[in-house]
Amino acid sequence: MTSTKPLKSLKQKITLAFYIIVGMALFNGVVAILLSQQLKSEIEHLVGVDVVKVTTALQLAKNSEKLQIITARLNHYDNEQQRLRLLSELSAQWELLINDSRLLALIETATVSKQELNHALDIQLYYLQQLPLLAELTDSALQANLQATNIQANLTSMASGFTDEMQTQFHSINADSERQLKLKNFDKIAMNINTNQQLSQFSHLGEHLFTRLSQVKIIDNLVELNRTQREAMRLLLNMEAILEGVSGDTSLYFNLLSQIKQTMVGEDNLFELSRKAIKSTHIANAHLEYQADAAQIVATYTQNLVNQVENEIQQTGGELKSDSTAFIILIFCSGILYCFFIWLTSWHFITKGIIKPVMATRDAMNAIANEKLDTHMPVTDNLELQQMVNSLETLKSYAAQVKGMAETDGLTGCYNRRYLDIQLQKELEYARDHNMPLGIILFDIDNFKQFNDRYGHVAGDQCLKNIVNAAKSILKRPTDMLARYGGEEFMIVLPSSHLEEVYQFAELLREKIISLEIPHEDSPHAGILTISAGITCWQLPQQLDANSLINRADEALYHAKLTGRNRTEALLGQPIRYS
Ligand SMILES: Nc1nc2c(ncn2[C@@H]2O[C@H](COP(=O)(O)OP(=O)(O)OP(=O)(O)O)[C@@H](O)[C@H]2O)c(=O)[nH]1
Repeated sequence: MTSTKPLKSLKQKITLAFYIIVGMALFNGVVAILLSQQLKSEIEHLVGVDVVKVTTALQLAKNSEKLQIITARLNHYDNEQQRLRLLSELSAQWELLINDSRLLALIETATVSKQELNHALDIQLYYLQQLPLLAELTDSALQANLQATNIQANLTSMASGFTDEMQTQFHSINADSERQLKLKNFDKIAMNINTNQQLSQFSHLGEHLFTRLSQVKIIDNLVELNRTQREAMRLLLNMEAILEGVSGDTSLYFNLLSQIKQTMVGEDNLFELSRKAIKSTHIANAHLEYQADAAQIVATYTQNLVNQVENEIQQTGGELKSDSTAFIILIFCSGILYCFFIWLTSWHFITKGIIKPVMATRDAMNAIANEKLDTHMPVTDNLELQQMVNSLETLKSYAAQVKGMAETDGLTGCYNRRYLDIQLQKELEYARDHNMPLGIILFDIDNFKQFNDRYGHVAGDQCLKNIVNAAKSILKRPTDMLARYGGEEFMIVLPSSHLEEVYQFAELLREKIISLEIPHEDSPHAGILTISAGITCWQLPQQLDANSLINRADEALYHAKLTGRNRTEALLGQPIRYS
């Protein structure tokens, strides 16, 4: 049987299966590479960008904290030198912040965040640029204070000299008064008393003036400073007025007052310098407040930035985790799918397409080798296997022919002696195994030599065929078998038949041959052809082989011949004559 499907070459099938498996492997490989590339870029982003981002943001937050500390210290400074040092630290801190902000703005990819970072950077740059002005103001205050300190040092020295001078003056007046008292120069004494009083007032005002002037260095607001300046001026004028009324040489005091006045009203006087220092400090303080506010804003911003970056990292980490899980699942599924496709391809192309047809072909070959010639030929769409099946079909028909030739008699078409021997042995074994009887009939044409001699061998051959056809026509069971035993002798094997049944069949056959009415002029039986039959039957517990059984049938046939032919004789241990 041939397949209706178009035949395909085995080589093509195996090549196709190979390409499918390799294609699937490549597809799997490409999918795995693409997925791993995606994961790789996510990990790189996490490690290369996000980690740098969070590190920089944390650094930024740390620096902004330091910035706050410095601005706080700037507001509570001890002196301008310290403030200048702190301003330098502040400048360095702003620069660190700006560097961090620049780095963050550089690695930031989101447009909005980048804009925010650039804006923050602009603010930081603005406050950094304010610092030279602050330093300048602080330096200005420092210089003014230094000059004011010098003036005050001078004033302190003057105050000390003034006090000493006044003491000396009072001692001198008192000594003079004592002398005048001895001289009873009361006018001079009265004048001394008056001078003493005026100088006391002068001294008192002087002390007060020096005190007020010494307080200038601790004044930190302009109102107080102006008020002190006015008071000092009033004291100075009062002192001048008192000195105007003092008799004697007052040039020393006027000179002193001139020096004091110089510190109060001249160029870069004490009050002007203090005013300058206070103003610079006030402006610097105002700017410092902005710096402090900016530091506060930057600290808040950086803290938010840290939170934002941490959130981003958590988000990226979460995405990476879910992507990794998806990657593993995808690889697993594609692996399963790949295995399934390999199995499907192997099953379809190799198992179903090659192995099964090959095994079916092998089974068919085995069956044919075992003479089972009714076996079906396998159906395949393989070109090469179909060619094998076609050859096997030819072999099968040859085998059938050979088997037929090996089993059948060429002249009559019934089984031959070879086949009979094999089958009889099998039937005997079957009967023994199943405790069944087995009957055989050995029959022979009577006086066939004379028939040949009279009618010729061709007629004899035809006669043999007719006899066989007649015998076949009365064989009803498929297990019954007719075989040519040799020459004009035939045997019928009747399984599961007792002697009585065998006899009846032999008689039926004999009568059937008679009924053919084949003319045989040399026959003593009404001139027609007859047969003689010897029968026997085997049954347990008899111990008998096939040859012994045949010999018994042959002996019975011999008896039939001896006793006149055209008859049936049985031998079951002893010959039994039925008729
Ligand atoms: N035409 C033909 N004759 C055959 C064939 N086989 C055997 N014979 C003949 O059958 C004859 C058998 O002769 P015999 O053995 O003497 O037996 P018979 O003449 O039948 O005598 P009985 O058997 O005693 O009745 C021989 O002449 C054989 O030549 C065959 O195939 N064709």
